[in-house]
Amino acid sequence: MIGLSTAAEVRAAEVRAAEDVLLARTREGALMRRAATGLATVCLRRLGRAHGVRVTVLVGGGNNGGDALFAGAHLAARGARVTAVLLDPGRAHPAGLAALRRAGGRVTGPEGPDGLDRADLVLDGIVGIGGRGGLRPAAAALAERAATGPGLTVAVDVPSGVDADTGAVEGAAFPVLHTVTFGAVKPGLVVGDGRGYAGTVHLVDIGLGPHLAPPRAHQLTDADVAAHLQPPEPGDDKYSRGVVGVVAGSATYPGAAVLCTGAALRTRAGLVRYAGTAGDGVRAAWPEAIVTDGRPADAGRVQAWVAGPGMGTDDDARSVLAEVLATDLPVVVDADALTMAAREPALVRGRDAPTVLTPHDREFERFGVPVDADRVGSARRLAAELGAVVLLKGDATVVAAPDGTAYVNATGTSELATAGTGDVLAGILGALLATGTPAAETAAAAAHLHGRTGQLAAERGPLIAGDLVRRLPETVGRVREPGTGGLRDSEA
Ligand SMILES: NC(=O)C1=CN([C@@H]2O[C@H](COP(=O)(O)OP(=O)(O)OC[C@H]3O[C@@H](n4cnc5c(N)ncnc54)[C@H](OP(=O)(O)O)[C@@H]3O)[C@@H](O)[C@H]2O)[C@@H](O)CC1
Ligand SMILES: Nc1ncnc2c1ncn2[C@@H]1O[C@H](COP(=O)(O)OP(=O)(O)O)[C@@H](O)[C@H]1O
Ligand SMILES: [K+]
Repeated sequence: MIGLSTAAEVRAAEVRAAEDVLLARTREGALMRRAATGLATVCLRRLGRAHGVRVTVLVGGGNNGGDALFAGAHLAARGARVTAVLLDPGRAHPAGLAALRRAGGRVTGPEGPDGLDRADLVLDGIVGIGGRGGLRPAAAALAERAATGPGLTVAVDVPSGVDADTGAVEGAAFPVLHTVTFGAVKPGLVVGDGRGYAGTVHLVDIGLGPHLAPPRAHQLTDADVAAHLQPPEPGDDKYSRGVVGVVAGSATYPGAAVLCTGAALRTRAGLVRYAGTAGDGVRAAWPEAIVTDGRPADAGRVQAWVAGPGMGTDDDARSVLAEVLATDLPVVVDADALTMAAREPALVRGRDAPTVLTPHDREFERFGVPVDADRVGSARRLAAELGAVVLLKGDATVVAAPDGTAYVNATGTSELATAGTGDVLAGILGALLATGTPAAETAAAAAHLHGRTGQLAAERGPLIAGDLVRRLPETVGRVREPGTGGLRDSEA
């Protein structure tokens, strides 16, 4: 599990770590030097060499600029031709500046010859976790030229202009190919708009680990998700593996029921029971499922329910949903069930058993307040208000529990933006919840597996939702196998 630490948590850890470092009689500024060495190492790995390489370092007036100057000094000492552009010349980090000059680097002001048009590498040390709002005009102009120039762009700690805590971008910001972040991955690098600005994220360990408060937000890895996908034990039978109940689809629209039931079967369920008016379609597609045309109570015993995809929102649908929510079982509330729950939040509020709501942005908005630029914060608010786990779908799906624990999904592909993929996610989630594992982490595991399946299916070209169902067993196999995973776009 990768912890996502806010700027305040990192700063508090930095203070504690610096005290330790001083006690150990190491040089002052040791954390910054570790950061800069890590940063230079990532750049060298990417460039393959330093000698003769043209580097432009954009330097703000804080410690982020200090990191960039020390890294520039490393590269200059190895033969790179480094130009530092000081955005706030009177406040540039003095020791970093001296180091760069000693190593043979050039220094100029914001108007000076910056070499951006010919740079092989641009380091963004304008602003890090101390940033507020969008970039100021001089910084924004340089960032824009750098982003469209020929050089490899690398952000120091955080892409300048991105809110490190939320990923919000409120004005100009610097989109980069790589972000080298220090001490801990910040949430803003992996969620919201910030995710797109950060490119590949590299985490440099500067020794903050023991000093960091336990993070409230996390990213799961394949290894974490493998724990949710263990093969059956010799003593298992179809009931002990988790029985999923599905209420979805309709006679006119059986597709959602077919996708949802298929995803539950293909994920790991020992048994899937379907109750509803799309029974014929489900029987035809999945002879393995046990189908009733009656009410949920007629379906037989289950350990978790999935309710919503394609079920409609009329009085009958409402009474089926109410019946499922009145049980003491975990319930996934998706699609049409979300519309009904938004009209009548009392249906989900106050349940003792876990409830997982799975809205996309438009469904989320029906609960009263739209998703804002802080997607984790938005999901946390709704989760606390309803006392339910909220899985907010999107490019980086977010899961939040009522106590504020959150997860940001690291897998997926934009090819998932096609009809029915949400029905598949609901089925996967039902299958995993039926084993009784804690709801929020289980929801995050489902999003992870769904995203990985999308990536696998997209290797062959554009995908449709049924491809996900077909590729699920192979994905489960791959996730179970150690060493085949890792984050899609992060080396954290
Ligand atoms: N502390 C440590 O031990 C370690 C810290 N480390 C590093 O320090 C970084 C944090 O440094 P920090 O606290 O100095 O803040 P920082 O991110 O440089 O920003 C302040 C500067 O930005 C400016 N500025 C603000 N908003 C702006 C905007 N919108 N557009 C333009 N400019 C803007 C602001 O100007 P001001 O508002 O003061 O006029 C000020 O000049 C952290 O990210 C990591 O890289 C590592 O070395 C590890 C050890
Ligand atoms: N641009 C995107 N990048 C990554 N994943 C996406 C993107 N767009 C949608 N998805 C994923 O695809 C799924 C779509 O679900 P949903 O909107 O409920 O579709 P449907 O209702 O058609 O089944 C979600 O899991 C969502 O996270
Ligand atoms: K930066």
